[in-house]
Amino acid sequence: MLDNIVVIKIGTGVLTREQDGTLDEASLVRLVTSVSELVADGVPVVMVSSGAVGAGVSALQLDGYPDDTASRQACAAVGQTRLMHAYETLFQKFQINVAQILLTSEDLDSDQRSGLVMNTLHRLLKGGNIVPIINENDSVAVEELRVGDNDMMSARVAKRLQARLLVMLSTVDGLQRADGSTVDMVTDLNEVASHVRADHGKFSIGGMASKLLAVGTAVEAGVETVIASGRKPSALAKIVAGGQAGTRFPVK
Ligand SMILES: Nc1ncnc2c1ncn2[C@@H]1O[C@H](COP(=O)(O)OP(=O)(O)O)[C@@H](O)[C@H]1O
Ligand SMILES: N[C@@H](CCC(=O)OP(=O)(O)O)C(=O)O
Repeated sequence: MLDNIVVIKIGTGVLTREQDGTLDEASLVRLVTSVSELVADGVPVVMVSSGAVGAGVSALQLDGYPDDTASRQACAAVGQTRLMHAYETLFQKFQINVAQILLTSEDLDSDQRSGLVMNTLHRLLKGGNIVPIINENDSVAVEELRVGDNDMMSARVAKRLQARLLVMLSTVDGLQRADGSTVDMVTDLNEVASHVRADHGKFSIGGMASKLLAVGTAVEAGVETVIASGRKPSALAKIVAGGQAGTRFPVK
């Protein structure tokens, strides 16, 4: 079993344009380039990628995030193929293959099912030239059985994989204080709870509240976590090496 897996979660706002949710190719190129450098250095990377709902919105000619379940699931069905097509095309330039894994909460709740998924992930990572890309299976997930957002999905996957590190790439540089400055390190989540505002991206789900909830799950399970900017993914190598970028949540 690999013991140095790095899970990288990428938020919708990093991958899609705020106005219409369409995929932001330039951002994807930067991200894929930086992830490919990690893979070339021998780091086993599992990605958890959002963006499916946003990327499908234009096909359904909607103005914003769909309110009803059927529209959201339809957007995800269209957007997920767009997302994976983009990843596959870009990673191919680095001779890296991608593998799509769509999960529901039930898959993670069941020891047997999650065990099979983890075996699959380990098998995919064995050769060193495949990046598994996970998303919630939005188009089939029953509302009550959804993980709900990919922050928690990434934390649960990182926990189950006993990953070395979870990096959540978002539109912000990290956890911000009221004056906009970024907190470098957090050892007690209670001390920073007051920094959390209610705002979040147009096609994103949880905002900072769900990120900190997910951080709690990951850190408690022994997975160090960093929230950093997905607009500057070149910092990934530094983050993985333990350098300062974004907000780091070390394991106690
Ligand atoms: N204290 C805070 N620091 C940084 N971002 C915050 C804070 N409170 C709320 N936010 C919101 O959280 C957003 C990031 O979460 P979200 O929109 O869900 O992004 P993602 O798509 O990357 O998951 C920021 O753009 C901002 O609107
Ligand atoms: N499964 C959804 C993820 C939604 C979500 O969690 O978004 P985000 O808050 O941007 O990580 C999608 O692909 O659109």
